[in-house]
Amino acid sequence: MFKYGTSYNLALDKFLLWRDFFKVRVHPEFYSLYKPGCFSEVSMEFSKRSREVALEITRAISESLGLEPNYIHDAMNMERGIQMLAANYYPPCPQPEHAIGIPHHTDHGLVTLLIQNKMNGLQVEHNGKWLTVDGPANGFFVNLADQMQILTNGKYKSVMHRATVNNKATRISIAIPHGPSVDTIVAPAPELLEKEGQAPKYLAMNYKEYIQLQQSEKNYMKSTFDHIRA
Ligand SMILES: O=C(O)CCC(=O)C(=O)O
Ligand SMILES: [Fe+2]
Repeated sequence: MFKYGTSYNLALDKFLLWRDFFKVRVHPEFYSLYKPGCFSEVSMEFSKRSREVALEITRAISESLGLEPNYIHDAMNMERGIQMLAANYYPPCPQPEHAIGIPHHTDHGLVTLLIQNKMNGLQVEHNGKWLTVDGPANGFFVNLADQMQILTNGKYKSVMHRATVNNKATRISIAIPHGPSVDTIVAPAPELLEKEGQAPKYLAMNYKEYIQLQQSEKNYMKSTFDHIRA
């Protein structure tokens, strides 16, 4: 199962998009491409290892909340969780100020690992301003995503981000989003609510329905959270 294209959502022309991409699902079933020849092996190894990193991050988050290390893994059925490998290609753009690589959005899963070549371009929203994130050399950016915010009842925030383009050199990024299994019903963790004496801030929703809601044209770019606020 893979997707490729030259924009994020062709139905919308609110933004001038400047990106080629392809996405392939690598978990729970591993899909690949026939070409280039080494792609299958390399992407399998890369996906497996980045999955271990992502799982370790969910363990650290679980523990930071006073939960069992495998709490998020188990509650989100990550054994069958969705993992994608998405490659983004942003060629130099003659008028970068009039275009965008990927418009602002939050990722819908739990945690996204992101690497890039030497060109910066990722921006995150912080206190109402866009900040360009300096790429770590040989490191991952870690972006938390919507289901993490829901599960932790807002303790861990899903980061609003976008990709800008430049007129100097091609930027390449590889995003590896990890989410629950498609059939998981995600809600604020009851154990956490009890411990903290909190009321749930979000309604329970099936992950697949959440993705459909986020991707439906009507809600695109609006906060999907608005639909599930308790
Ligand atoms: O290219 C980037 O830095 C951002 C990519 C991204 O946000 C995504 O693929 O969801
Ligand atoms: Fe993203």
